[in-house]
Amino acid sequence: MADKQKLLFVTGNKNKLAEMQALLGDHFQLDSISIDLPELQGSSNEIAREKCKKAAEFAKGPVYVEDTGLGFGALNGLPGPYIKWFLESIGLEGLVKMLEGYTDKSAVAYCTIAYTTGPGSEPILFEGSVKGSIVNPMGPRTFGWDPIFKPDRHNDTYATMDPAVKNAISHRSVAVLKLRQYLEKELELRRSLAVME
Ligand SMILES: O=c1nc[nH]c2c1ncn2[C@H]1C[C@H](O)[C@@H](COP(=O)(O)OP(=O)(O)OP(=O)(O)O)O1
Ligand SMILES: [Mg+2]
Repeated sequence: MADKQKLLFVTGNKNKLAEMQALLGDHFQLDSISIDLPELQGSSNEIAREKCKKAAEFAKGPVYVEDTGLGFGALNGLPGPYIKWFLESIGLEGLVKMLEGYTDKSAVAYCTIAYTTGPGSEPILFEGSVKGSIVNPMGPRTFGWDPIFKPDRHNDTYATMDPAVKNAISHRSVAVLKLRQYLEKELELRRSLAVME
């Protein structure tokens, strides 16, 4: 069997890396560099794109990064890409409290993956999102805002569901599937060109 294609993921977050390994490990040899890259202010797409360019300069080759956000319907999508700073400063309880005065508890979890073939190449984006609602914290406080996000049509939060279930339905898994399909097509194309030479 052909060797698995190598793929480099740059992130400062070990929980993201563990999920990526579970989502991609069967198909790719996932390597990682742990750096917390500086992030611009802007939309998640802009943040992911810029983060990816910096990562490619650092790695001097093909690389991907991802940016994750959590937007509240009652707040027109905020905190969105700034969820990390909200979580660090006011915690899970603070995030729940932000919606106290609203009946609309809806939220969208989203993941934007940015992949580039190397420094100087424009990153390609792959997006995944999941609709749900914000609930009082339930389950282990292992990964970010997992305990307060309950995806629609599930009775669990991301934190109380089996990790395999989260990986089957999550915002990250949707984005990863798109990345995987893209890379597999790219690989097929390269193989067919190699045969023609
Ligand atoms: O599936 C998830 N379930 C719950 N929480 C999550 C998830 N995925 C990211 N998170 C948290 C981590 C961080 O507080 C924020 C995203 O910020 P974000 O900049 O994308 O992540 P990060 O700085 O931790 O790692 P990175 O070095 O890849 O940018 O939401
Ligand atoms: Mg970050």
